Amino acid sequence: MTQTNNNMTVNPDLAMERAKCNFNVLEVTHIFDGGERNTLQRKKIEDVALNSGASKDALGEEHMSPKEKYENAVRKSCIYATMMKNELAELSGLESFGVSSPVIRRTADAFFKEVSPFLLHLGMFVPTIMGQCTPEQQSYWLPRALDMQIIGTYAQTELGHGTFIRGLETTATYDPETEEFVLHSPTLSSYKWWAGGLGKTVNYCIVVAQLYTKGECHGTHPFIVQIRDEDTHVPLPGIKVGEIGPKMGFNTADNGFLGFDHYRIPREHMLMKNAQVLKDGTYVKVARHGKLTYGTMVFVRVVLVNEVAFNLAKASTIAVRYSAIRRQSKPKPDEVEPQILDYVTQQHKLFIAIATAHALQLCSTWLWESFSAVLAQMKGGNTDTLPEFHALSSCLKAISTSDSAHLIEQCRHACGGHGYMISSGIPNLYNFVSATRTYEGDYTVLLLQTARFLVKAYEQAEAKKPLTPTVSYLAHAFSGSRATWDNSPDGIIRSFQALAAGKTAVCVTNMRKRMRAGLSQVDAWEMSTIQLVAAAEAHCRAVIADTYRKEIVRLTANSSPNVKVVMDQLTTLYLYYWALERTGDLLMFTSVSQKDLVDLQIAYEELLLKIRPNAVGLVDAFDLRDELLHSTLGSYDGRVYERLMEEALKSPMNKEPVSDAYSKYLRPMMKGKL
Ligand SMILES: CCCCCCCCCCCCCC(=O)SCCNC(=O)CCNC(=O)[C@H](O)C(C)(C)COP(=O)(O)OP(=O)(O)OC[C@H]1O[C@@H](n2cnc3c(N)ncnc32)[C@H](O)[C@@H]1OP(=O)(O)O
Ligand SMILES: Cc1cc2nc3c(=O)[nH]c(=O)nc-3n(C[C@H](O)[C@H](O)[C@H](O)COP(=O)(O)OP(=O)(O)OC[C@H]3O[C@@H](n4cnc5c(N)ncnc54)[C@H](O)[C@@H]3O)c2cc1C
Repeated sequence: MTQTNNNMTVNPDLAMERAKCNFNVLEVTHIFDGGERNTLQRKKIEDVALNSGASKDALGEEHMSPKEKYENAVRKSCIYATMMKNELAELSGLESFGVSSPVIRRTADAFFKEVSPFLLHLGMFVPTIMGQCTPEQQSYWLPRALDMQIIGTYAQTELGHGTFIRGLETTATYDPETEEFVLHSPTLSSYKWWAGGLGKTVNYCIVVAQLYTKGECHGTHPFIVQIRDEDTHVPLPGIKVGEIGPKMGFNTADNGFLGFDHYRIPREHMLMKNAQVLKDGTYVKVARHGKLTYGTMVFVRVVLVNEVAFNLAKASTIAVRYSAIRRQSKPKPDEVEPQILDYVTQQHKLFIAIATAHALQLCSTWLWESFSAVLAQMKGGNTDTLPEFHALSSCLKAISTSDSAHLIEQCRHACGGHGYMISSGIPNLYNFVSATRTYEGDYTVLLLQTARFLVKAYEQAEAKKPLTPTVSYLAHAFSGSRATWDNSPDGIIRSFQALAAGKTAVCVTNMRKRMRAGLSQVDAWEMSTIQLVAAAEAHCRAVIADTYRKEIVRLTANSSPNVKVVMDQLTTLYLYYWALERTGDLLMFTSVSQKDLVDLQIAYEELLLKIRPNAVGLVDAFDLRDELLHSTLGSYDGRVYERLMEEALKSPMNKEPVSDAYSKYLRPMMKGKL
């Protein structure tokens, strides 16, 4: 194994697990990383960033006040940003450090148990400059942003609207006299709300506002806006800005609010790649597709699939290692208490988490490559592939974030009481990932975007028109008979396609019926949205399963035999798990019988037993250093109880033998003197 400290004492149960692992762990690490070269580069970056000890805190973050936590997060963000500029960028060979590198992002997690106040700077501010500026604008703003001379965020959401972008109320009205835009917040609900880093950290932001010129509204457009003085950091006149208060997670991200009182910015601060306002106020549309200003959101949706795969890998590493050292109950009176990992129900909770981390990691690489292809086509002026990509990135963002949040919570359940400790690392992971289901497009809202595409594709299939690749299966939706069930991986993928097609067909039929009965198209659509969301989910499962399977076959072509076997077991597990989760749907839309499902359940249980001896090896293959896990339960050496006690003793509550609360309240009450 590739752990840095080779002299550590390892818990004997974990040592035993590692001894019985029958595949080459490093080979699987290479598969997960996308090749040996990537693994080497990642480890180099991790060594430079993490061996210095700069990521460590003197006092545990969880014992700090909110203000101390924030200041500490800023301190470490500055250390990490400086490292990126000076050392890591060169190591990673990136033109623009940090922006497109999951490795740099991943390494940053060692510095923050929650998130960096700079997350939005690199995650959305810089990508918006790259994606929405003209070349001249980019050459001015990008170097300043990459060099951290200015720090920015992305302020789109308002108190009153997040999902419905067209409903945003902030206005940017062009004044040709001064060649300026006047930014204004006309109502309380128009205040910007949520942007990460806005509360105290940033001095610039991208503001999305309704553009008015020559008395006409042209819809939402992005602007770059200075909100604080570059020297004193004091908010500029006309700006009302602050932090929004404690949240379920993201508490080091100083999410903020922002209001404008007739605040003026130069005309050139409108990001003009897709649309322009000329000096005289004439509006010129440049882009061929109306939704290109949503580009940064699409970029982040793609990045998030990778982000949640990484976080799920962390949670499953913690829970599987802990389950290997934890012994509980005595089902066989003459034998020692078993490791909880030996319980089949525990394997059912955990192995799907490992398989899903793999599935999402491989899908994220595939999605990134598809995104690059779409961007390349759009550079040449062709936006034909954008609708399909929007449908694809929307459903993958929705399902990957939702599944990961659910499975991270399942990992917490698998760790019993100790999983509830902040020091286990799992609560912070859950709080972070559960937010990803909402931000950058809520789960339901994004699945309905995919459903919109599915319905259109269904109608095209009905009219025998050509279909785009991810929905080409709809061409077979009109055979009149239910899809034939077979439990091979390809057969299960076809079944999920049949579910998506079947549910879409039901929706289309019901919508038509409802419209004939007098409902409007909008109302008929609304009445079908439960099934439309389910259709988009089934479509997405088919895409994930198909991509995962194909990528594993490709990536293991030259692997050793045991690696091939264990990777095949994981992909099969993923398919069996989801087929068994959707038995009702399968009975409705395929020829599956009760006997087939009983057989599938048995095959699934047998698969769990086959994977069991390799479980610790599989999570070791994620190669997550202890600094990244932040976990008393999941460290490589398995010193779980020792770490739990060490952390408990660090609690400020244990500093005094008797709490002040005793003399103030407990004693008076117990002596009857309160
Ligand atoms: C270093 C890296 C680190 C990375 C870490 C990352 C962490 C970062 C942390 C982040 C922290 C969090 C940061 C944040 O949270 S930032 C805030 C994020 N906010 C959102 O994501 C808001 C979600 N809402 C929307 O996206 C839109 O309003 C939707 C889509 C819901 C509707 O929209 P709208 O009402 O305008 O449209 P319509 O429904 O009338 O549909 C009209 C047509 O448009 C098509 N359409 C719609 N959208 C797109 C699109 N994008 N590309 C191509 N096409 C698109 C659509 O298919 C339809 O086509 P057709 O059917 O008519 O043909
Ligand atoms: C941690 C965090 C960080 C964030 N950071 C940023 C940031 O940096 N910058 C920024 O601009 N924003 C940010 N956001 C805001 C985020 O993008 C929005 O909260 C998100 O897009 C959801 O929008 P909403 O809050 O308006 O939810 P709503 O749309 O009000 O959703 C509420 C409910 O209504 C349902 N609903 C809404 N519309 C429909 C519909 N058409 N059909 C069916 N159901 C519907 C949803 O499914 C949901 O169940 C952040 C949010 C969080 C939680």
